[in-house]
Amino acid sequence: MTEVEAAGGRTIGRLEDRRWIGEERAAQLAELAARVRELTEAVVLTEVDSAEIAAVAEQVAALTARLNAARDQYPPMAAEGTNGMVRQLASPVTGRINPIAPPVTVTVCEGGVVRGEFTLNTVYEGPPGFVHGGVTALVLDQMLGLAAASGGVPGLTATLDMCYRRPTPYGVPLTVEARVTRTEGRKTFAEAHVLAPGGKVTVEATAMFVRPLFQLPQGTGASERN
Ligand SMILES: CCCCCCCC(=O)SCCNC(=O)CCNC(=O)[C@H](O)C(C)(C)COP(=O)(O)OP(=O)(O)OC[C@H]1O[C@@H](n2cnc3c(N)ncnc32)[C@H](O)[C@@H]1OP(=O)(O)O
Repeated sequence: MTEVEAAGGRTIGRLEDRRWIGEERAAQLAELAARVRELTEAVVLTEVDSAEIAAVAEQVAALTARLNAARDQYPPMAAEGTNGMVRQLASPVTGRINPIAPPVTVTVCEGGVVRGEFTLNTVYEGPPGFVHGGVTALVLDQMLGLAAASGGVPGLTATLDMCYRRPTPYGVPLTVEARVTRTEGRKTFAEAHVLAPGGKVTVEATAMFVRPLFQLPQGTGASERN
């Protein structure tokens, strides 16, 4: 693939520059990411004394240095999936090797619906007791983008409209469903919602994706499986 240039002339990435990691290493990194997610929530919730906090901070810094002993410039963006397409293992939404990601587990269903299952912990709190609206927007943007890529034209988010119907609880299984509503040339329109347990819609979103005139790395998009 030739070098990919964004509109401003900035290189946005060549898949062949990325490290392609196999399933065994991905699973190992996913395990590490899961432990770091637990650590993150422990930091937020801990009530240990200040000497213990200082000691743990020192240990965590040492662990970070161990991982940095050999590091790449970019995340391992892609690994070969069973369908021959690309997996974004380090996506901040679906990437199981990214501790920032909840992560959302994605299924592409019959009828073009892209479904995601996830649980958010207290780290994602916005209003006391509920999920931050920016976090649900992040999840919805990704799922709408996946729906566009799988059922329309892959592209970048041009517009994203949110409608917050009721607060989204954390600590419980949530579902997100997204689907394409129509396509017009380079534009794909999609809609999505978040469902709390019991099936109540908490957030709705619509978005428009535009396939840019510059080339997106091949294989990114609907192919994503985590
Ligand atoms: C696949 C895995 C899931 C990924 C999900 C995650 C998605 C993301 O986070 S993407 C990152 C966030 N989005 C971005 O960074 C996008 C930044 N914006 C851009 O790069 C450009 O504005 C881009 C590519 C969207 C459109 O640029 P460009 O191709 O020059 O558009 P342009 O030729 O002006 O317009 C094309 C059409 O779209 C319309 N359009 C473009 N932008 C907008 C907009 N913001 N609002 C309304 N209409 C718009 C134009 O009016 C035009 O319509 P028509 O053909 O009917 O006249």
